[in-house]
Amino acid sequence: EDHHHHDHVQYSNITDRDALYALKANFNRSFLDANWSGSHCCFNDSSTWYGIQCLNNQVIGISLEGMGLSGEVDAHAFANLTELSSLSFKNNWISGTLMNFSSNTMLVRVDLSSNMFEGPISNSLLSLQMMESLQLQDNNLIGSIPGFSQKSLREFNVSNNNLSGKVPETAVLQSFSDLSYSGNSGLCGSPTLITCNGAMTMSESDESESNKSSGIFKGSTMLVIFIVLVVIAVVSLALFFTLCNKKVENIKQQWKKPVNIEVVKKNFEVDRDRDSKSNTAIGGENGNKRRLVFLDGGNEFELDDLLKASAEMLGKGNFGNVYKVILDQGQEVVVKRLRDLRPLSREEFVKRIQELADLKHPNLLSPLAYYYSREEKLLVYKFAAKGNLFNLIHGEKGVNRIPFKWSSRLRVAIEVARGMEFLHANMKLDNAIPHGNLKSSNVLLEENQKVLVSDHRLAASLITLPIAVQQMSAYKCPEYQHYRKVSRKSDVWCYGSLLLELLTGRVPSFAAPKGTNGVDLSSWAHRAVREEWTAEIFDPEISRYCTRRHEAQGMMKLLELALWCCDKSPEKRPDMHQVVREMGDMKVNELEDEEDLSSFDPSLTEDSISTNGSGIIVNTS
Ligand SMILES: Nc1ncnc2c1ncn2[C@@H]1O[C@H](COP(=O)(O)OP(=O)(O)OP(=O)(O)O)[C@@H](O)[C@H]1O
Repeated sequence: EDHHHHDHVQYSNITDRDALYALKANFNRSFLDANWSGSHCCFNDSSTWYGIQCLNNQVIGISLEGMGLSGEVDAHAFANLTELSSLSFKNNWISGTLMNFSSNTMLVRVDLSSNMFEGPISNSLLSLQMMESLQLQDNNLIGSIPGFSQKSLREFNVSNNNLSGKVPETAVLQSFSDLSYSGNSGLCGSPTLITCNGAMTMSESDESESNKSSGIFKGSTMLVIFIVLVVIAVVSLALFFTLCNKKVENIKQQWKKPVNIEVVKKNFEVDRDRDSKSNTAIGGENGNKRRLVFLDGGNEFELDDLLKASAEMLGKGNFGNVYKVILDQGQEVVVKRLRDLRPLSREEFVKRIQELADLKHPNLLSPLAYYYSREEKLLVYKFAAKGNLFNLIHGEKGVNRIPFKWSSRLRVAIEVARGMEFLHANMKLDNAIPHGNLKSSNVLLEENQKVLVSDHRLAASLITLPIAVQQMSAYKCPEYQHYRKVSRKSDVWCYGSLLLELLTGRVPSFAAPKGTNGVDLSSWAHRAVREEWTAEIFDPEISRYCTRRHEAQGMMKLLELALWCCDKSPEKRPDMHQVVREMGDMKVNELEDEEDLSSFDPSLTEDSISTNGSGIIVNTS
């Protein structure tokens, strides 16, 4: 048979293929199960397998970034991939200990950042003489940092883990800045800002800290420490213990706070220090540039207020972590730490953020303030207390569930459409996608039930294209999948998918959070209508309203509109203005919802709603 022939010719390929098969079995991700299939992962220098690079029929690269992969990777998963030179699992939910890389002597780049890896940093990484970049930040790694000494290593980041001990004094590890190590409460020694006896290194901008904990043992040669110890022992042993106790107390106090607050704070602080240093070095920029800038010109609070306040992680978004911060006055705001940005100058960044902020509409969430420094970019938003639409639809099942009523769903549909219509009407660039990332986790609800669309225009203005393509919902539309084309109609497709999510209670695959699966909702719904399983389309939580004519008609109308917006060909979809017009006569009747559903019109049952091949008919007889 044909493939036997190939097996024979390309023997080395089979070992690689089996290694990838074993790897995908660790992840339980249906996309990979379907895509990594067949008897060959490589054909000469190319691969049809997602994320795989080949050279001479061997796997040289694996890149599975931001795919919601979870599970543990077998320690020897890469033992047979001897030609592997680049590996990235960045931005997933992979747990377990790090893999053994001792057979992968060709490895140049390893990026395992933003996962849930635990345990120590594998010593097998020490022997990789070609390693240029190692990214292990944002995991739960513990233990000390092994003594990396490869001269080839040019990028190294282990920040935001639970590492401890002294940073080894190898030339290469000392060559990276403190940012490569920040966010590890137990790490000490240069280049971190903490000396190993527990005292903070003083920095110009940190006066209050330095008063509290100016280290007695700073200076750090063995001799000095010895002499100081002796002197202190002689002068007052008791005083020494009191001081030590105080310090331990201080440290304990700090550790009591939730870890994520520490992480944010530490990074801000480090960042400010660097900025103030580089500013004086350059001599051009003044201190104001380090401040939080309010986009409406006001000045409600300072960066320091944010740092002092308690914070809670709301989520790891695709473009950075998101924190809720409660300020002293009780004001609640949301801080988004941006990453994967285009390399923008400050002026360009400010201009684009200002453009965002100038788009004012009651159904759009625009940033209140920003912070820009070389290392750190933050956006501050008001906090939407009722959370996101994804959680309202799919969250909390069972007895504790607060039903998400039909009338509320309809109101969300209408208000999101209005926000999107405004965005589309005010987008200057014709070929850009006005929103780009419309999905249920980016639709927020306020205390007063007001609906806010968030994250708009990030694709067009801030995020690098490869990341946008990988992460943003507009790039999941059929025209991008088939022809690599996107337009404002891709937003319309996302809006249609959002309507389907509201109606069916099912998760579209592009809106599925990391570690969960969704369905290809628009294909599913088109098929459901074509094959007349109408009764099964609607979320059971709202299908009970199908027994009432007004609601049934509303649901059918919305379903029709959703399918129109999800048409495979972009030209056939309505534009957002048409969508709003179509919904113009739909009334949200909050009270009707509460009425006893048993008083329904007996002439309307589930059978009275039916579909035919092309459309939906509500039988009103
Ligand atoms: N202003 C806000 N008020 C309340 N919750 C918010 C606010 N902004 C974001 N969130 C929530 O914080 C979490 C992370 O938000 P973020 O938008 O970064 O990630 P995402 O929507 O999951 O993915 P993406 O990065 O693709 O937008 C989400 O659950 C989101 O609903």
